[in-house]
Amino acid sequence: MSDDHRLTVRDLDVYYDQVHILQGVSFDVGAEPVAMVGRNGMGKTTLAKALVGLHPAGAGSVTFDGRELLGARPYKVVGAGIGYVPQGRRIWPALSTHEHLRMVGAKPGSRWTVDAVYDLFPRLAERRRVGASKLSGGEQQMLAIGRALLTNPRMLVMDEPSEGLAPSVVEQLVGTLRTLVDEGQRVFLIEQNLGFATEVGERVLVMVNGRIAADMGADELLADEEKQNLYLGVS
Ligand SMILES: Nc1ncnc2c1ncn2[C@@H]1O[C@H](COP(=O)(O)OP(=O)(O)OP(=O)(O)O)[C@@H](O)[C@H]1O
Repeated sequence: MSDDHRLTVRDLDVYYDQVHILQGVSFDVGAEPVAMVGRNGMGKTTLAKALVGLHPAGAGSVTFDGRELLGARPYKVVGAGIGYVPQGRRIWPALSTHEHLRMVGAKPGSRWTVDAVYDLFPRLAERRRVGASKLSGGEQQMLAIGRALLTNPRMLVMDEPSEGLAPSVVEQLVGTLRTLVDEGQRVFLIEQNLGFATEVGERVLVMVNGRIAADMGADELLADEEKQNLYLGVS
């Protein structure tokens, strides 16, 4: 994959009504996987939604492959190569696993077919006829990731995929994401779970009150309990 598939965010301002939530957010994601961490309510989900066109941005710029995406509708963002795994998975309870994946379908020429998703997540193949609401949290997360992969993303934007999952399931998810990264999949991961964030991300951005308070190597943040405590209230 060429280095062209770069997400560039510059001076992004986002509001909820009159409240200034994201304040001058700037960062880049290229080949190296990047994770964003931050306490509750700091603006991470707002950022994810603004990146994929689900929340209007007030000002700034979001480019992918050099193309301006700020203000673009979500389907345009997906068409530009950004796959989105939303917080809370947002699966459709009335559909089975297989119906979900079939509904998105595969893009012509993409490596991601429904069968390729089943190869990545054999558990989903076993659960193909099961209604999505009956899947476990981990299986629903696999389905949400599989659905995003079928859009053949050059960059995956994931919002808190570990939320509500048992530690063993989170560990499996780390393994899967690392496999994808090793295959060249670009990843921007938003996470509250510092362990997960630093196992997947090589670089970590810390969001504090709608601003990027720190941008550092994952190992550097892991080794710095003072910063973890300052930014995340953990040590
Ligand atoms: N629909 C909304 N209307 C008004 N304010 C909102 C709305 N959604 C979020 N906010 C506010 O925006 C701020 C950022 O919220 P956001 O959900 O982006 O944070 P977060 O870092 O993703 O937190 P969490 O990890 O809890 O999801 C918070 O102060 C929140 O109360």
